[in-house]
Amino acid sequence: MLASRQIFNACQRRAFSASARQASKVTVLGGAGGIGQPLSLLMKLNPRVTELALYDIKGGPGVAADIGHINTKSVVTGYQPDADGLKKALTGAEIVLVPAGVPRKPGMTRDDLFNTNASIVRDLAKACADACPDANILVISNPVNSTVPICAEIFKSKGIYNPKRLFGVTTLDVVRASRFISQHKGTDPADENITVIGGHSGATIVPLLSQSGYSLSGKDLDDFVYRVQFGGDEVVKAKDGAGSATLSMAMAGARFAESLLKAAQGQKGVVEPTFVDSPLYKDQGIDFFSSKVELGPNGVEKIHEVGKITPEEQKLLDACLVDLKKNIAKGVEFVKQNP
Ligand SMILES: NC(=O)c1ccc[n+]([C@@H]2O[C@H](COP(=O)([O-])OP(=O)(O)OC[C@H]3O[C@@H](n4cnc5c(N)ncnc54)[C@H](O)[C@@H]3O)[C@@H](O)[C@H]2O)c1
Ligand SMILES: O=C(O)C[C@H](O)C(=O)O
Repeated sequence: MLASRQIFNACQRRAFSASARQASKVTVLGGAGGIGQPLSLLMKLNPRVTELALYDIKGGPGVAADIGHINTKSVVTGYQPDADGLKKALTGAEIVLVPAGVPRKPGMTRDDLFNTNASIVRDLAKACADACPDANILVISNPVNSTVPICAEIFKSKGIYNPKRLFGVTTLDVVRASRFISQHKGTDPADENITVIGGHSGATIVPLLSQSGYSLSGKDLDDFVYRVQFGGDEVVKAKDGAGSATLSMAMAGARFAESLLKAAQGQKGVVEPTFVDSPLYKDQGIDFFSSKVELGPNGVEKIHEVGKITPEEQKLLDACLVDLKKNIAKGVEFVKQNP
């Protein structure tokens, strides 16, 4: 027992000294929520994080006190709106994770969250622009297809927009696609890496099975695509009014944050699909798109082309672009009308 604890501690120390070459403050906005709590827990377990700040309109300090007892090196602080809490949480942050906002209930689309979440994200983006203009902003709050453009418009209006440091987190779609294909094929999900492009809602989620060497067809393909596109609804329905995916999302958000930290600390070849300001479909008036993105110390290092896809995948992509254009325009228009 003692020996295994010593081995665990030694591994932790080695991981810490190998990776924590610089101070990395991570802030979670909405840190006391369904996603915020397990996401903060996972960031506390990440040896690359040296400081973890949790902000929420309620409950931030309590969750921070709890997580702060975990015996990893990072310092944890918790904030609420009083006493300049938001500014203190954000100052010095390298990564800001944003799962603040309301989740869906059965029967709702992600776009139905727009009226509530648009102003929450807008106000948090303003605070980020003022307190940590150079941070990487990782937007989880839905509808991601619109909340990311909202952040971009706010950053532009504040004169600090850096398209290389604004990310819509679509990692959960990739996680689901890998899990679902492994269930279908009886493979180890750890060996699966399915690229998912487009955006993060229904028809805008486009899995590219063919690029992983799979050639499902007919009902098998339709069922797989449907499950990836509507995996979120599966969870919303099962939770029956108690919210949407939180634990799988926390894992996905922590994976993306870890990828950014690795890249910031010098690891090469770190690639994740993510929803970013992208050149790929700008000629069609679509300024944001999720495709494979290589990450680096400056955030976005290289945006990959979509690559070779099948006629079925092209049909999905065509449908995706129609919806995506509207979702992005809605976010941009919101900031014009409600600056
Ligand atoms: N990108 C994705 O793949 C993905 C996956 C799952 C959920 N989501 C979205 O994430 C969001 C959060 O989901 P959840 O299940 O954690 O919801 P939740 O209601 O459990 O938690 C949200 C938290 O945000 C806090 N909050 C609200 N307004 C705030 C503000 N102005 N500043 C700081 N904190 C604020 C709330 O107090 C709450 O603690 C939802 O919009 C949901 O749709 C996205
Ligand atoms: O489905 C939702 O509303 C939450 C999230 O976007 C998900 O994909 O699980």
